Amino acid sequence: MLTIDHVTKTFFPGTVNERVALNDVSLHLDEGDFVTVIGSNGAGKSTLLNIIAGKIAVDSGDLLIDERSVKRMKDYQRAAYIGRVFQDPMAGTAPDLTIEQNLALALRRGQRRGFRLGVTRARRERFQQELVALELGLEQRLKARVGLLSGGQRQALSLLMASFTQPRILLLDEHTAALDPQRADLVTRLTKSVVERDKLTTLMVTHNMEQALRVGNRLIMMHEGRIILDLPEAEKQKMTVAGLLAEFAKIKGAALDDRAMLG
Ligand SMILES: Nc1ncnc2c1ncn2[C@@H]1O[C@H](COP(=O)(O)OP(=O)(O)OP(=O)(O)O)[C@@H](O)[C@H]1O
Repeated sequence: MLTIDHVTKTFFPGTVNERVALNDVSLHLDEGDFVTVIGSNGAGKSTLLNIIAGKIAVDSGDLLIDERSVKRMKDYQRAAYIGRVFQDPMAGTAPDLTIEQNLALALRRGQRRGFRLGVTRARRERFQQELVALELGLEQRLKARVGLLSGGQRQALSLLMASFTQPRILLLDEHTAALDPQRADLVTRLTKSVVERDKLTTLMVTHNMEQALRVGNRLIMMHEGRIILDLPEAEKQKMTVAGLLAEFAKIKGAALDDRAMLG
């Protein structure tokens, strides 16, 4: 479904600011996989999502969706494949537009022609139905400006918008990190139900290890531009936060040992 094949990305190569963000990363996701991604700061998690979304070009390696290379696909073409929710609740929605206008925009994602914000009755009914599922009462507020919503409400709406057009891949980039624990829980719950309902192939970056263990059917851990741990469902179910930390320390120690040996 999604194949990342030996992808490398270095920022500012050959300068003092050189940063190897992805170091020969390979990853294959099957249809419907829900993979949580954890790792230290600067491990390359966001860069991984950015190269899938086409926001950053790879230096080498290839990226295939449905066995088709998307490296040279135009932005708007790739947009039809990808839904994305960012950490910042302000990033996924247009604050000056109403809820229904935002949803109408989301529906047009991946299409080449200009935006039309007109909302037909049929569409409004669909929007209402989808909003009911969020259980936030937003279906009563279709004409409210999105800028008036709370962070949690905006993230829930962003999630709905990102999944609206049944993207082939849903990318969640610490999308609950800016929310208080109660709202974060709500958005996590909504995420699970949207992903399960629409059987979306999903990558979710999080710094919350407990959340990373609680959702999804696979977990990967990144460190210094590499995937250092890849837990399939059965192993993930048995894993604990303490166990993850121990794995991290062990693998990190091993990586340092290797380097010391090579040096
Ligand atoms: N646009 C950019 N320009 C230059 N360097 C970048 C850019 N984006 C990322 N990097 C560098 O690439 C490396 C990986 O960054 P990335 O943001 O992918 O890590 P991350 O795992 O998402 O980290 P965090 O958990 O802190 O968000 C870091 O060293 C970072 O400084």
